Parts: sequence; structure tokens; C-alpha cells
Amino acid sequence: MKVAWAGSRETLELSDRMAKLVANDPVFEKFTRPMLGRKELFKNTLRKAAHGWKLIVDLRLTEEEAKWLRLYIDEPAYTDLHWGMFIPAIEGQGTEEQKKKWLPLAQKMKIIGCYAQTELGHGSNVQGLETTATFDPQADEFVIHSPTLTSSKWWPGGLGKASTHALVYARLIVGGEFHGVHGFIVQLRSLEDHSPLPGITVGDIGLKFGNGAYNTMDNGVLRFDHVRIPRNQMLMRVSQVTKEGKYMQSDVPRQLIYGTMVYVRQTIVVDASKALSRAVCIATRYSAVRRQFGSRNGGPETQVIDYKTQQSRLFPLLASAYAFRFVGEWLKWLYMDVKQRLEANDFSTLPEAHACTAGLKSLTTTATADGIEECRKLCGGHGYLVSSGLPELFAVYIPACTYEGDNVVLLLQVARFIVKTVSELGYKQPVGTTAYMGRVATLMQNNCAVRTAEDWLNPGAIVEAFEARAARMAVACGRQLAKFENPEEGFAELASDLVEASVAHCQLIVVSKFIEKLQQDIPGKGVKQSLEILCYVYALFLLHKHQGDFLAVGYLTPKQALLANDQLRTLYSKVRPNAIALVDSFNYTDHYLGSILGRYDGNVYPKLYEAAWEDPLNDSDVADGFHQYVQPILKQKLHSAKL
Ligand SMILES: CC/C=C\C/C=C\C/C=C\C/C=C\C/C=C\CCCC(=O)SCCNC(=O)CCNC(=O)[C@H](O)C(C)(C)COP(=O)(O)OP(=O)(O)OC[C@H]1O[C@@H](n2cnc3c(N)ncnc32)[C@H](O)[C@@H]1OP(=O)(O)O
Ligand SMILES: Cc1cc2nc3c(=O)[nH]c(=O)nc-3n(C[C@H](O)[C@H](O)[C@H](O)COP(=O)(O)OP(=O)(O)OC[C@H]3O[C@@H](n4cnc5c(N)ncnc54)[C@H](O)[C@@H]3O)c2cc1C
Repeated sequence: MKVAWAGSRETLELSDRMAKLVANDPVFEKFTRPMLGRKELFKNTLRKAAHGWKLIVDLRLTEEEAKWLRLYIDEPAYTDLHWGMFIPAIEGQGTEEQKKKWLPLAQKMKIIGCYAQTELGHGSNVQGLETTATFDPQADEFVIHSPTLTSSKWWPGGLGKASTHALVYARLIVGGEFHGVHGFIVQLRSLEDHSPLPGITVGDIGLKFGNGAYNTMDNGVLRFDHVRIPRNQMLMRVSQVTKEGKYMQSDVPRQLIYGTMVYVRQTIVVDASKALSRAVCIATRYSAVRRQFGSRNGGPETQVIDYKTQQSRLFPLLASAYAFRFVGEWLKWLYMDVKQRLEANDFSTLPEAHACTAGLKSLTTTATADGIEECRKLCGGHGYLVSSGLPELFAVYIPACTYEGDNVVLLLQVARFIVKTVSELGYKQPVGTTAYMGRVATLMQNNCAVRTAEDWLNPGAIVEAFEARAARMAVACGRQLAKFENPEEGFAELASDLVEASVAHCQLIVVSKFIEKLQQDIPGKGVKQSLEILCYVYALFLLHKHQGDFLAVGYLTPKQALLANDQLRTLYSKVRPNAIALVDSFNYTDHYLGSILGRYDGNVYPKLYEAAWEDPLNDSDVADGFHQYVQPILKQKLHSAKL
């Protein structure tokens, strides 16, 4: 199962080596992180990032090894944005000449870059950005300017303190005409002493949610006062500005300017499975250690993992972690395919890639953020201790629902794609993830054939149920929209229904990709069978949770919905014996998990007890401030007899 989770034996071995390298290096210690003040915390992150880079250079790690190393260091840092967005943006939007100039500098870390798109006034509405880049043909330069307070760049990770350069998204103005938002490479700080260059005001935006957590990142604010950059620092793969001041659009679609977001959303889906699996690993192991009630004749109490309510909350999350792992694998493949096509100037699959990355990013991050919090509750009171690892994981993870596109805004993008597909059904055969809509007549007509709980153990029945629900919800939205004279007004009015239709479409993708994964050759005794059980758990859990949709569109009867729930209960009993093995298969070191509750050896209580004494409050028996603030109260002489 470890191999199935990792994707291949090579990846398992490679990631294992990197995990151990980090776990055994004292520089990467992270348990004191929540106790550190902001300055100390940030300096510590810089130290870890520098040590990580030294290891990458000294050990000549490959790009793949370096990625795993950064992952296991497990501390958000400026390097995430440098490697994760600045470099990919230049790769995707730069010309060959620009790539030749900037990529070697960035890859050797001679410069540090961030991705400066969002502003104080606009994040979701990229076309609403206010920063301007005005071409000055006399000087052959762009003038980058922040005309208003709301045009201040606000949020970019790595911008606040670390970056020397930024990829700045600004409205292009040539010859007094606006040409939409484009990307520009702008140097922010001196490469000698790191001080901000003239015309640049830059700093950190302040503390974020949670102790430690995402505060290791220097999310920044940035303002420009007529900062000049050479013309060739506008990324010009999509459109160009000539020396003479002529704006030219190549055959490449404008949307490619948003290409970096497609790339990062795809990585975020893969990361969702990592974050959820960590939380599930902690909650599952602890649920096997923890006992409450049920002692008979002085024997041990019941392990809480044996309670059906615990199983019905925990096992769907375990199944979701596997589901997200496999849909992430597929999405990576889809992205690589689109990338290759784009390089050959084939842009036909870009809209689907945008819809899939946007929708799956939204679906998986929402489920993961909610899932981490559920895991905290599954661990009872101890889950609220920082030493459980869950509060910090939650605090670091939840912004994923917002960054790289607010999850609702992204689902509305999926809705536009679905509605367009439905409206074109008469003359265009849908392909890829919308191919099922080509069978819309059948899906609208046929109803579910399930008669017994066993009938639900059939991938065909499950896929058809999810297809029918998604198709019927999409068609219903299409019909409602047709009643509006102004389609945009209709879209705004029906937005909540459209979001629900998008969720149905995205859930269908995840379920289908899990089922497709099971059609592949999966070596290892019992591995495929265990994955099949998890796949059914994932699908039937969704069906149970959203049974209102399935019933409302008239595909299922209430009896069939009840049968799905009966089957789900049986499946939980089948997961139980393998639950610990299924989380051990994630192959996480205790260092990466960062949780006393999730320790591999299960030695929870002695370690919790020990850790309590390490809290700084326990440095002395009498706390600082006692004599000043508490003792006077204890010693006070009150006049009222009652008091
Ligand atoms: C803890 C971490 C540990 C380790 C990390 C390890 C590795 C690190 C790897 C990566 C880093 C990951 C995480 C780091 C953390 C944080 C990073 C966060 C970074 C950011 O947040 S950057 C800012 C992101 N901002 C957004 O996402 C903004 C959201 N808004 C938009 O995307 C768009 O503006 C919009 C789509 C919502 C609105 O568009 P619109 O339709 O209103 O108008 P347009 O005219 O803009 O679009 C019309 C047209 O274009 C199509 N379209 C839109 N977007 C795209 C796209 N991306 N690709 C292709 N096509 C697109 C749209 O469908 C329309 O098409 P149509 O055919 O005309 O209908
Ligand atoms: C930790 C973190 C790191 C970040 N890192 C970066 C970075 O490195 N670089 C960068 O450029 N940016 C970064 N961002 C910014 C991030 O990309 C934006 O915050 C995100 O895109 C959401 O935009 P917003 O803040 O404008 O939200 P808003 O759009 O203001 O959202 C507010 C509310 O309005 C709703 N809403 C907005 N528009 C619509 C609509 N059309 N229909 C219905 N509802 C709507 C949303 O659903 C939400 O509920 C980061 C943000 C965070 C939190």
C-alpha cells in the first residue's frame, strides 16, 4: 500500500530518504515553533531555508529530491513562492530569451522572486487590478506605479522581507490605451545590501491566524512610485510591446497569462491529500490508543475507534485522503498533457484544464480544511493541544480555501464551463471530463437500478448515479438560466445553484478517477481489495451526505438512498481491521507528523505528560506576575463580611 500511495517504488524510496534526512537533522526541529515570537520565528525559517538550500547544493539533490526535502521541512517559507510560482510564471509566460536570462539566476538563487498579483482592493477580480505599467517609448521603459492605496500589492508570500524581485501583475498602458493585465519582472531590493530600491515601499502585512503556523511566511505589502524597468522585463510570450510602442498579440490565448494559477492549483490538489492524510493518520492512531467506556468485568475499556460514530466520521476522511491522492495524480497527468500541447501551440484543452484545476482545488481544499478540524474533534480534548499537531496543521492549511482563488469564485468558473458545455450539446460532442453530458438524454431518463445494499458494490451503478445527478443538476441550471433575458443577470441570480451543480460535477470526477485507478494493475496482496473498499466508502459517503441532491433530481428513491447507507455501515466494519495499516502506508515520520497523539509507537500518555513540563510556564513553580498581580488579591482585606 505504501507503493500505491507513493505512486511508485522509486518515489517511495526517494521520498523516504528525504523524510529521514530532514527528521534526523536538528536544524529542522519544529516543536518549539508555536512558542517563538514573530522575529525569532521568521529568522528561524530563514535559517532552515538556508540549510535546506545548502543540503540541495552539497548533496547535489535532483529537482524532485529538492521538492520532497522542502515538503518535509514542513515550514511555509519564501522558497515556496520562489520555486512554486515565480519560476513557473517565467517558464510559462516568458519568451525563450527571457527564460535564458532569468531562469538560471532564479534557479541558482542569485535572485529571489515572489508572485505579486493580489492588491489591497482586488484579489479575485484580476482584471480589476489597479497597478499600472505605462510604456515610455523615449526611454524604452515601463513605468510601474501604484496610483491609489487600494492598488498596493497585498499578500504575496516572500514579498515582505525576503524577495529581491517580484513578478508584478499590472495594467498595461501603451500610447494611452489600456491592454489588460500583464506580468512584469521588477527588482525590489538591492542585491548588495537588500535595501528597497528608490520608489519602492515594501514590508510585511502583519500577523496571521494561529501561533507559528503561516507566520513563518513574510506575506507582503508593496507600493511603486513611478519605478522604471526596461521594456524587456514584461513577460512577452502572450503579447508584446515593440520599441516603437506597438502592442501586439500573438496566437497564444490571453488566458495563458493566468497559466501559473492553473499550475499551482494542480499542485494544491496533490498537497490536499498530504494535509488530510496527516490529520487522518493522527486521528486514526490516537483513536486506537484512546479508550472510553465499555469495560466488562474490569477488562479494558473500548477503543474509541470501535464506536460506529467515530468510524462514520473518520473513515470517510481516510477514504477522501486516498481519493484526493489519486485524483491529484490524474490532474498532474492532465496538466503535463496540456503543458506539452501548449508548447506545440495547441490550446484546445486549456478551458478544461482551467475548469478541472479550479474545481478540484476548490473541492479538495474545502474538504481538507473541514476534515482537519473534524480530526481535531475526533481526538477529543487532547486534539486541542498544540502538541497534537492538529491546531497548527489547521492554521497553516485553511488559507488554501482562499489563496490561489477563493473556492466559491473558482466553483463559479466551473459553472461557466458546465453551462457552456450544456448550451453547446446540440452541435458539439463534449469530451474529457464532460463526456458524460453527451449521454444526457439517457442520464435524464434512466433511474437507479439498485435493489439491495450489495447492488451498491458496483462501480457502474455508482458512476451512473453521480453522472445522472451532475447532468440533471447542470441541465436544470441551464433551463433556469434560459428564463433570463440577460444571461449575466441569470448567472448572478442562480449562483448558489450553479455552485452546487459544480460541486456535483467535481465529485463525479473524483469518484470516476478513483474507480479508474482501480482498473489499473495494483501489485501487493490485498492492496487492491483495500482500495476498493475505500473507493466505495468515498462514493457512498458522498451519496449519503448529498442524498438530497440525488433524491431531488429524481434519480434515487428514498429506499435506494437507505440501502447505500446500509452498505456504508458494512464497509466501515471492513475498513476497521486495516485502519492502522492504511495510515501507516502514508509512510510519515514522527517528525513530519509533528504529533504526540499520532506517534508511530502509540506511546501517547507518557509523552503528553513529559511535554507538559517543557512548557515555559512550568519553568518555575510560581509564575512571573504572581507576586505582582495575584498575591495582592489573596492578601487583600475586604470590608464587606459577605465578600
Ligand atoms: C505549506 C506549503 C508547503 C509546501 C509547498 C510546496 C510547494 C509550493 C508550490 C506551490 C505554492 C503553493 C502554495 C503556496 C501558498 C500560497 C500561494 C498563493 C498564491 C496566490 O494566491 S497568487 C494569486 C491567486 N489569485 C487568484 O487565484 C485570483 C482568482 N481569480 C482568477 O483566477 C480570475 O480572475 C477569475 C478566473 C476568477 C476571473 O476571471 P473572469 O472570467 O472574470 O474574467 P477573465 O476575463 O479574467 O477570464 C475570461 C476567460 O478566461 C478564462 N480563464 C480564467 N482563468 C483562467 C485560467 N487560469 N486559465 C485558463 N483560462 C482561464 C475564463 O474561463 C474565461 O473563458 P471564456 O472561454 O471566455 O469563458
Ligand atoms: C495565506 C495567503 C497567501 C497568499 N499568497 C499570495 C501570493 O503569493 N500572491 C498573490 O498575488 N496573492 C496571494 N494571496 C491572495 C489570494 O490569492 C487572494 O486573497 C484570493 O485570490 C482571494 O481574493 P480576495 O482576497 O480578493 O477575496 P474576495 O474576492 O474579496 O473574497 C471575499 C468574499 O467575496 C466572495 N466573492 C468574491 N467575488 C465573488 C463573485 N464574483 N461571486 C460571488 N462571490 C464572490 C468570496 O467568495 C468571498 O466570500 C494570498 C492569500 C492568502 C490568504
